[in-house]
Amino acid sequence: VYRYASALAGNVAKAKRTGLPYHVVPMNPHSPIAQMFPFWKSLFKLLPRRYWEDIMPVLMSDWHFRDNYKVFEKLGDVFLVACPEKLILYTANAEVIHQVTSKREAFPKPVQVYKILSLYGESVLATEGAVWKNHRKVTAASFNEKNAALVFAESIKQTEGMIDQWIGADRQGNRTIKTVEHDTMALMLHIIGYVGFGLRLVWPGQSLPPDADARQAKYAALEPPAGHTLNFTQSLEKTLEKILLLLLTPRWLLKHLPFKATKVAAEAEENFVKYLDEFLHDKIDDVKNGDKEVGMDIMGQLARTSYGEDSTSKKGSKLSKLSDSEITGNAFIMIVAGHETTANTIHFLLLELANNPAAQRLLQRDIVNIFGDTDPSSWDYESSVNALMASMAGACMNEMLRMMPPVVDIPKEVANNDQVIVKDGEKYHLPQGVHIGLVATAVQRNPRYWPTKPSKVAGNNSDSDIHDFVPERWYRKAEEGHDDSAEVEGADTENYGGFEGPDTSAQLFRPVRGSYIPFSDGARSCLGRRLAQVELISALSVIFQKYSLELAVDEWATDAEVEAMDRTQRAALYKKAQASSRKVIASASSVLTLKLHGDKFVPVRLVPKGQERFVDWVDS
Ligand code: HEM
Repeated sequence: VYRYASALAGNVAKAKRTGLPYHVVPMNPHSPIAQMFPFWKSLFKLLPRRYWEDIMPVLMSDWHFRDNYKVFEKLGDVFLVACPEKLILYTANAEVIHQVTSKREAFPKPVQVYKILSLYGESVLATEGAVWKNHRKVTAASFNEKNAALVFAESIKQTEGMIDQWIGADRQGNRTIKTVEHDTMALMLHIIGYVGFGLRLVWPGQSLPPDADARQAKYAALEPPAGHTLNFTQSLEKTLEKILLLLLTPRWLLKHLPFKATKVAAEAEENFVKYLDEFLHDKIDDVKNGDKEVGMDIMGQLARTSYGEDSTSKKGSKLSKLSDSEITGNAFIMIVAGHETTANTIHFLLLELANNPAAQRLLQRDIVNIFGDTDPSSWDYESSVNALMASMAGACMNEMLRMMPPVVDIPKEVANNDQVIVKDGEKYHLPQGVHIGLVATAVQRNPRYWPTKPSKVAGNNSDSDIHDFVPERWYRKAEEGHDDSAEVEGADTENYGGFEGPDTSAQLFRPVRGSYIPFSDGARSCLGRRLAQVELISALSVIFQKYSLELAVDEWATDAEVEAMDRTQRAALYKKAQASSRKVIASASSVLTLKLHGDKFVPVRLVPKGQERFVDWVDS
């Protein structure tokens, strides 16, 4: 008790010295014990209300999305939480966020948070310092524009595969689809299979092209190949589905637990690890046989760096070779980092476009302006990417990532010395070891940084649309004095690789630096940002060039009843579907990334343009 009390008193004293607002709580809300035994919050509530009332939302595990900026509105843009174990700083202030992301050494990543992701080997995501620098330089080599063009083409093919599943053999569509989440996960898994390993994965009913080599056939086969009990897609899908269980359960225990979920997880992982090992050996053989780089294939490129003759970076510096386990670790991490993030974004984006018919029509108009009715297989990356990023496709993507960033809170910490942050002209000293949460869901809804208008969402009589999906926001003018390029004193100057351009098109609204961080920012920003953006805008273009997406209304009316309705009745019906869909989306929460949990879903229908029942005229 003495140690507990003095640790808490020590952290409270440190918090007081910073001069920032702070709140005292009896337990570290991040600790597994605090999460496993949430009744401590009920005990905390036995204290007078003033001790817990304001801070209580922040102690809930899913507050980031649910409460977003509302918490900061009450507690300030930067506040501290003092508990016995540590001092935590949460911020939704762009100026502070920009300083933290610009100074990697002063505010490194708390890698212990990510340690569990080193399950299959160390990687660029879960290391810091010199080890991270080498991982970053070696892996960044794959993230170039040539590969972005290849991903654009693959993403087009894969999206066409998904559309085939939705539209049915008669190609009429208009069938209720309840599996948007599952199908967008499969879409992004197929693309990441290509990005990570150079694989061409097929949709049910599709076959590989006749010139596919034996290896491609082995990994794309629906039947498990010799030595496996699951095919590659199943093993990957199930491993990712059970990832938390796998990350948290010791292997000796996993094998012996009598539950269905643990058995599925163990079988999936056993197959997946074997596949990883086989891939690695295939790639090493290719390098030893002198096979040249073909297409996008991160694991192949890492094997070339370690086993090939030329292991020098483009900038001339010698790269340390990665060990076999580091190659596997990085290949795995690319899949984890690049799968759910992009899948959730396209999933919610499709739902929001169905919710917002007017925005959908503007998107369709822009896509036709860029591509006309040309076949997607003929689309050229280089000549269309900038136009797409500056069009409604870019605006819709940016707005979705503003509303629902897959990574809700980006963790940092104060390095071995005290550090200074500046906020609104005042300096604050942060002691060593402070944990920092850059709360993307909050800063991206902080009215200080975003142009707003009165909300148009039915029943939402707010004078601000900041909580609504409004892609047109990205065409609005910035406020006077809005500065998107502030320099930070002592910012990193070294280039660690990755796409260097800004997050959003120069022709659209340019957010204040630090206020838009779906991909984080600075040296440790997302390595896959450009690829993710290319995947998203190409998928949108393929879908909305020829089709419209509508909310399914089966819950309230049959097809025959809709047919018999006049416009007023149809508009009223669609409003019901919109309200219901918005409610489901609002219930998303984050375990690893922000998504729907449990069996929640929003049913939709894909229809050829011209055959819509609602979205070609309903006003959002
Ligand atoms: C919409 C899609 C995506 C979003 C929103 C996203 C977001 C992020 C964020 C916020 C971080 C920083 C995490 C942190 O500092 O804790 C990150 C890091 C990373 N992301 Fe992404 N990501 C996306 C897609 C991808 C894709 C497609 C790939 C790879 C193919 C990828 C690979 C990585 C890697 C390797 C890192 C670690 C970089 C480092 O620490 O140096 N991401 N991502």
